[in-house]
Amino acid sequence: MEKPLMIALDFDNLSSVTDFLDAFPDPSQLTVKVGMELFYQAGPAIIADMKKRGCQIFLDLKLFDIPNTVKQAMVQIGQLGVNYVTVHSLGGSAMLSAAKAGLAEGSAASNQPVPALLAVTELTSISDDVLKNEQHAALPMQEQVLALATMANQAGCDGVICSALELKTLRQHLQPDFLCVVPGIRMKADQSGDQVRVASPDQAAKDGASAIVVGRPITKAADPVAAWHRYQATWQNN
Ligand SMILES: O=C(O)c1cc(=O)[nH]c(=O)n1[C@@H]1O[C@H](COP(=O)(O)O)[C@@H](O)[C@H]1O
Repeated sequence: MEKPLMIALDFDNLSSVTDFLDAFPDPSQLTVKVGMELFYQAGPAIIADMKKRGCQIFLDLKLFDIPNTVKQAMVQIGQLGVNYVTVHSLGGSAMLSAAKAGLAEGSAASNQPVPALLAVTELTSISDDVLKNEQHAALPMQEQVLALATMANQAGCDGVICSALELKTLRQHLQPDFLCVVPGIRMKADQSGDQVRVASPDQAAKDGASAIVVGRPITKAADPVAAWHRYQATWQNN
């Protein structure tokens, strides 16, 4: 089975999403990420539409609140029938366990499969300097991401979001089936934009990513389908 290449559908209107997906001959091959920009605009109806197209769905809302609030939000999300969801690991182990319990409850209530719960470690836009001087983290990046991933693992998460630069460290310490989902993916010719901890699809593949997330290099390309094939080729063949 192919490893997921998750396309970040960071569009500000529905017709752009429709145009984008309609260009693909078989959208049921796609894994799509619905993030805050699209979900806050289109709501749960966008999930139903993606399901109708047969896409695998990553609902990336990065929940971060007190445990009870996160649990109740996850009860709702669990009923949508998506495949992956996110929380912030910095909310701590009680919040992560509550998220897991809420997802299980919501999925069971509506007879949906339980989505994989992914904990965001340090965002790929965070540099070593910001980690130290603005977040005032006590640990350097590799150890910080490993500590957060270890906590997420122990709290029952199915995986983490990390950058490709931490993959080797995580793979040394965590089980092979613990998901490491990697955004901040760029091929040489592409702009990094606001991403700081960046790597190519083949580096992510070689270092053990379970899935990669790619947005603007595909969605803003002159030919998005050709860009998707280009990313797929380097991701799947390494
Ligand atoms: O949770 C995420 O998906 C995420 C975590 C992270 O650390 N960095 C990150 O870029 N993302 C998401 O991944 C996507 C990356 O988009 P591009 O930079 O356009 O490829 C965006 O939708 C981000 O919200």
